[in-house]
Amino acid sequence: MPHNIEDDDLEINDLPPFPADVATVPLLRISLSKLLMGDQTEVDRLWKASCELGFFYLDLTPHSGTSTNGTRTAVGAESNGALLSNVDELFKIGESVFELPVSEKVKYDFKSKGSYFGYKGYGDGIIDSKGTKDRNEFYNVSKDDILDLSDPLPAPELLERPRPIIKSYMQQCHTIVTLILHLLNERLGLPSNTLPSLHRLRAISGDQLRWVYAPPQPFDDRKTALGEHTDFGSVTVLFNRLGGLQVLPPNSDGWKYVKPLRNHAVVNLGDAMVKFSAGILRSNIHRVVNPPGDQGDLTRMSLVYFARPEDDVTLKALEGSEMIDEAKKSLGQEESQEISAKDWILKRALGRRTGGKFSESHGTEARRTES
Ligand SMILES: O=C(O)CCC(=O)C(=O)O
Ligand SMILES: [Fe+2]
Repeated sequence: MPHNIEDDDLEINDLPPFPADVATVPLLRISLSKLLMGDQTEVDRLWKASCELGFFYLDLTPHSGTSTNGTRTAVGAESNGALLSNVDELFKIGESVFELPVSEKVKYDFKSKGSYFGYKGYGDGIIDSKGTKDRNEFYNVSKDDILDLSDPLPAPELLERPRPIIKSYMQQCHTIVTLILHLLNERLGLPSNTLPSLHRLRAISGDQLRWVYAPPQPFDDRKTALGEHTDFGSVTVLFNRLGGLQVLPPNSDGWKYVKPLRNHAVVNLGDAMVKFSAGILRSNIHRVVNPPGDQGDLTRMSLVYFARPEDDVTLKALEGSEMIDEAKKSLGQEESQEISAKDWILKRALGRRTGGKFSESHGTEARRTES
């Protein structure tokens, strides 16, 4: 087989390799730099991935292109580099948070106050209707808190100093999300700026950074760490180093791993985008299992940014697009139900905590497994 130098660049260094013999999903690799340059072929690929699977890789390696006046440019090189270095730093910060004693971490579990921000302990989420406990911890940081748009939530001392880096990461992810929203807005034929105007950085929303932390499971007792779900919000930007994330593609014979790639984020669309587009855009089911192969004995951590519609936005098919009007005709009663983004996210997030109402935590996944 010819040796492909480019493929080597995609491997994550310093970790046991992701095994070659497990089934993976061939997500499209979409270049952020090309999207920023307005490359229409790349925008076509974004549209295809958003409608067919709702999952894609976002390639953050700088792309050298030729600008219209003939000079070589590396669009996005600097900003991609800044984002990737924030991600590295935030992985370290996340680790230090989970290393705190449980007695300290539980002080930041705000479930009883009706909030999903802060800490969720190991086994304090449920993964199915039987009440099976999850096998990971979360720490959720609110965008509004970090941008000083809301009162600060109590937080561990070691999350105080990094507030500027968390803020910078949130702004970078929000900028990426806004670009994606802008491009999808155009393809959906919506009036200019409709989608971005429902996701303004400084408006009150459920946007959050999440660290997911899962220590290795005993080798003879490996179960799902994070139960199958679709994301509740609009666009999720995810950074992974170890495998474990799995997607159930439409019409497939089973779960497929998403192989983490160096300098790439995994981006997926959530249920809000399905509702806004009357089902044209897709939010696909996914889950997390113990990392595969030789990676299985390591602690897995991921860093996620969830962009959600502003709290008071009603989740319903948007007006002003012929394409969406047409798609709306085939929606069932339940799917046309209207609910605010805030209520939807609370219902779904807290329904997955122990003692919550799991039956109320469902999103658009029932229909999405079939098609
Ligand atoms: O950890 C991962 O790779 C995915 C996490 C995830 O799907 C979530 O937190 O919604
Ligand atoms: Fe998810």
